Amino acid sequence: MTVTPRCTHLFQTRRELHHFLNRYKQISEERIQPQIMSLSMAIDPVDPLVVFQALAEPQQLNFYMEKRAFGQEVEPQEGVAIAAIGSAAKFTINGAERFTAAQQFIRSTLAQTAICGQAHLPLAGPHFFCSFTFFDQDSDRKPAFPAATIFLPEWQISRSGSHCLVVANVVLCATTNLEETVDRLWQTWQSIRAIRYELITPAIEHQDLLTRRDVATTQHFKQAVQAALTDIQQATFHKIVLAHAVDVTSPLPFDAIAALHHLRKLYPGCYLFSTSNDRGQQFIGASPERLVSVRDGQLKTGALAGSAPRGKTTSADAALAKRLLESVKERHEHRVVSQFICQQLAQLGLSPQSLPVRLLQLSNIQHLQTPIYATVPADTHLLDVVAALHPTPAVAGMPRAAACDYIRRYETFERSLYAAPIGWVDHHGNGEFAVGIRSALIDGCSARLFAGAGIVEGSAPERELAEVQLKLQALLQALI
Ligand SMILES: C=C(O[C@@H]1C=C(C(=O)O)C=C[C@H]1O)C(=O)O
Repeated sequence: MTVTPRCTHLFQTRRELHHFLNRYKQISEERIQPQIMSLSMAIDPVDPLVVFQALAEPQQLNFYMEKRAFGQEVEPQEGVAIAAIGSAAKFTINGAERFTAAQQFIRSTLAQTAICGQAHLPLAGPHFFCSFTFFDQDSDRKPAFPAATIFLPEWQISRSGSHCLVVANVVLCATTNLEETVDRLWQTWQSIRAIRYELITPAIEHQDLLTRRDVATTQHFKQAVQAALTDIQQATFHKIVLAHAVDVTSPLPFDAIAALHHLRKLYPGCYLFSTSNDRGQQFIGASPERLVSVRDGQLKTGALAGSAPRGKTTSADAALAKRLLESVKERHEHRVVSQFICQQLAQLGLSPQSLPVRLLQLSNIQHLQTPIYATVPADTHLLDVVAALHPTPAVAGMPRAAACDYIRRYETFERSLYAAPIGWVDHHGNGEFAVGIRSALIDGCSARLFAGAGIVEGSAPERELAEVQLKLQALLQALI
């Protein structure tokens, strides 16, 4: 990885751009290996979701992530939104080695990358966008997503507070047609600059036209909860998270961008995400759960488990919150997660610090949350932490292996990207991963919605089903 001193004039004229890339094409010819140029340039304020809507094509690899309000952080940060469009380099893999292999791919890609332009600005330089499936091997023969997908986008448009930035990643090698490459870059750069800070058109409401089908019956879900309670009594495991899925079909195609826009208004404190495969399927959602983030060696993670609905009036809401905070069952369900996270971090040689349990209140639901912090040494990669934490007992159970076996046996659908790590890593090793819950897989006129609930001693099948329905309803409301 080489860093070229600031050159702010890169995209000033087509000629300038041509001249600059030509130099690197020659370097790649001399070294007899491809050279990736990562060019960062500040732009006027723009909504990255609007750029995503304008430029992303359905058959490409794409990624979007946004988190607006960081109100509950110890050190409040400004909102961040990143759109990643197309791929300059990509890597997919199945199997247990996926996190290590992903790291190797990132390392070897960075070794061929030259970082140019305004590399000192927030979110500048090469970023790798990653999605992992819940299990490291899908049981479907044609899974929607591989167990790991990592890509360096062709275009990255981001906003961090009031700073907006474009990163273009270009591969140059001996056979590159420089004229064509420069033309393509120049045209896309001009179209990005022409995009105004405009509003996204809401989707046409078509709630009445939808058909909804439970993938497995709600009876099946309740029976699975009941059977899990027996296993809990027999100490096979002491927590399990069971999910339910619903297929929704519509005569009109679902509009993922409009849904994301709707979700960010409904859940401003959540991670908003979207990623697609090259078959035009999009996995989207609004997750309240951070798996882990690292910034300048400071790691943030947390336990999120234990839920209650929001009350219709202030006093009803306060009563539900109080009951949640004082519930022995919900506290136990929560503690299993915070203890596991601290243990896993300690095994990596870190010294995690937890804050007291508090409430995370979303518009439809409230959760117990424990923020956990640690300092990470330079030789611990963010993906090492992701590998150690996923899946936490917030989405799998405890002990993990027994819970995962049970999930495989009782859930009749593939979790795919549901409840799995989704996020990005940059060239400094900073990055952010959310847990892909409160999510849906959109495929034209159909969508599969996922939601789960943690089961511990004292859980009741009917109440767990109600919790899952509440989570599903919130997502459904955003899709139309
Ligand atoms: C598994 C999900 O959510 C998880 C389960 C929770 C619970 O059971 O209380 C709360 C937050 C999440 O950790 C989901 O939303 O699908």
